[in-house]
Amino acid sequence: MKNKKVFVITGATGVGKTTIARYLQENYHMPRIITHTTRPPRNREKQNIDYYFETPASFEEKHYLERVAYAGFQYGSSYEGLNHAWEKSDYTTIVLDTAGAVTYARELGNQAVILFITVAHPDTLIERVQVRGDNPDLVTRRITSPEFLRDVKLPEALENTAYVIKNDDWAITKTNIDLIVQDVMQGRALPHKLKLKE
Ligand SMILES: Nc1ncnc2c1ncn2[C@@H]1O[C@H](COP(=O)(O)OP(=O)(O)OP(=O)(O)O)[C@@H](O)[C@H]1O
Ligand SMILES: Nc1nc2c(ncn2[C@@H]2O[C@H](COP(=O)(O)O)[C@@H](O)[C@H]2O)c(=O)[nH]1
Repeated sequence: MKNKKVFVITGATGVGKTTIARYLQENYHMPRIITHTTRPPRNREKQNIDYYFETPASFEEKHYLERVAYAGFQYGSSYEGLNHAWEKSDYTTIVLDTAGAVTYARELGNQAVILFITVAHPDTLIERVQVRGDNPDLVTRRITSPEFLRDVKLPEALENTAYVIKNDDWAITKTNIDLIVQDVMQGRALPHKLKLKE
């Protein structure tokens, strides 16, 4: 059990967390832990693949390792989801807001590999979620939420444990993800000692 790891991908809305989780799934066969939410599905999102979409009542029936409110909706992840993913693979991923990432780091210690994703200019994020086709009302609600403002900054609690990845240029991001995966698979996992590509 000790050798199993979860890559916790965190950062503000639109930084590319889901894109990175997909890259890890496609290139390293790391299953993504599906989390629960009361948010309505976006255009192409599917039940039980992108999320377990819940009603407020069904959300409350589950048991969570951690849960948060984000821009007016509920989100939560469970130990069952984590163990189920670890049955399939020693390395798995989860996409969380920074509050969830802090909880995973605290609860799982070095079994949680924290990837904090950022971009040079936060305005890029608004463009990205618009291009993604998000409902304009939900975009406004989200980028004015306290959670968005919190998640653009690396939380103090993760300063010594998170790998910080700038996702402005996807080719550079992929190289850095590959370096980090090798670091972790070789048992090093020391963010401050790994030189990432600029
Ligand atoms: N390096 C990049 N350059 C340009 N566009 C990118 C890059 N990385 C991701 N994107 C695009 O930005 C949009 C947002 O990415 P993604 O959905 O992965 O973000 P996210 O962090 O998961 O967002 P949210 O938290 O809102 O779900 C997508 O349309 C994605 O294709
Ligand atoms: N702490 C948790 N954060 C979660 C969970 N599932 C998703 N998220 C994060 O919430 C925001 C909003 O997600 P979106 O899909 O509506 O854009 C984003 O930062 C996700 O990473 C969870 O179970 N716990």
